[in-house]
Amino acid sequence: MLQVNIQTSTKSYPVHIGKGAIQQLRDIIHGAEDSYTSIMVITDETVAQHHLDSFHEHTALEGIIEKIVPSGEQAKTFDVYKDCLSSALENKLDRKSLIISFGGGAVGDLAGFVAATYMRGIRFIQVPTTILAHDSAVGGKVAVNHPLGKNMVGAFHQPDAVVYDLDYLKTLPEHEVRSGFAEVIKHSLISDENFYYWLREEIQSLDKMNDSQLLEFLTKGIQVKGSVVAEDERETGIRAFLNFGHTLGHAIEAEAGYGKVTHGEAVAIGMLFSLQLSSQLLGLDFNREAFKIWLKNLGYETSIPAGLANEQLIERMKQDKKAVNNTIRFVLLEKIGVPALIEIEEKVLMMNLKKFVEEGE
Ligand SMILES: NC(=O)c1ccc[n+]([C@@H]2O[C@H](COP(=O)([O-])OP(=O)(O)OC[C@H]3O[C@@H](n4cnc5c(N)ncnc54)[C@H](O)[C@@H]3O)[C@@H](O)[C@H]2O)c1
Ligand SMILES: O=C(O)C(=O)C[C@@H](O)[C@H](O)[C@H](O)COP(=O)(O)O
Ligand SMILES: [Zn+2]
Repeated sequence: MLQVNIQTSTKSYPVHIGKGAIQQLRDIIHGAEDSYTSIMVITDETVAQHHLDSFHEHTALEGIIEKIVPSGEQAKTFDVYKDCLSSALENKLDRKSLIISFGGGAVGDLAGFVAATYMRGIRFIQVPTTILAHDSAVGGKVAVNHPLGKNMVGAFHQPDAVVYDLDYLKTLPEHEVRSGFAEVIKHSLISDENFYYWLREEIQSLDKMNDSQLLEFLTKGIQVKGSVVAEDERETGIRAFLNFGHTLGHAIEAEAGYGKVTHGEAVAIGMLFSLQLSSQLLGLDFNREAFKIWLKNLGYETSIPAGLANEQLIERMKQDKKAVNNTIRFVLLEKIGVPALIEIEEKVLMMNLKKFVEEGE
């Protein structure tokens, strides 16, 4: 079992990571300095079906209130958010109650936002069950979606702990492994070329990753995220680098309809596009073709889904949270491990989108 400590300006907390980590949850809860009065676990239908019984068995927590929400992006809606608040009120959660998020990034973002806003904020613990959630469970960004934009209503609210049991990942379908692995690639590209080349060398197929590779890249990803969040919890500066690939990625997710393209698959396309911009605008020296072939071999789509118009994507990107005064800002790379936040003129963006679409055909 490994432990990574996350230290932000508002809170320090541990991430316990490894097979069987769930066994620690009971001790973490019972060992809390200020004890919890009641516990509500928020999970989704799929995770509940696969793992809720064993969650109860391993944690042996009494009187736990269950809230089961729809799976995937359907969880991150205003209606589901309100429904969770209603359940919390009906079950008399108070300011010393605990919310446990048991699931992937969608459940984590939703449950975290419920915890951030219920009675102006109560404590929560993240129990992630996807590869992607090595990213989402750490750092305290919690949110729901708005039809006009991804994660548009949210907060910064750090968990008390993250308990990441890698045994849960065994039931993940391959497209969800692919989605999560995109954020691992992101963490490598923004931080360290050794990490990136190590991944490219080691991971040639997503269904043949072994436990030690998994533990190694998830831990590295969490360390990268933790070090960025430690410096800039509320994204006044370098935290924006964690958004590499997301400006176009979020636009694709919203424009296609939430849940149609997984978050990580949209981010992978967004990273390829950002790398094209980086070569053109910052002179990045990077073998994009080799990167694209690797992505394709791992089963990623490398072009923007058919039917999404460039003009509409640009409109979406203007609403990105990094945009200032209607000016779109992208995270680009000067070198692997050296990201920069750069304003991009609309006409430059349009020209590059056209080129990207043509080259993808
Ligand atoms: N807050 C952050 O910092 C942050 C970071 C990255 C992504 N995100 C958000 O996270 C979301 C994506 O996360 P995700 O990919 O984990 O999504 P998710 O929670 O939607 O999970 C993906 C799918 O896998 C299923 N699933 C989850 N665990 C499973 C398991 N162990 N076995 C089988 N099926 C399982 C879910 O039911 C769902 O259908 C997006 O909404 C994205 O915006 C947030
Ligand atoms: O933690 C961050 O900061 C990130 O940007 C991580 C991203 O992977 C994640 O998708 C995040 O939810 C995006 O945040 P947003 O502020 O662009 O909605
Ligand atoms: Zn992301």
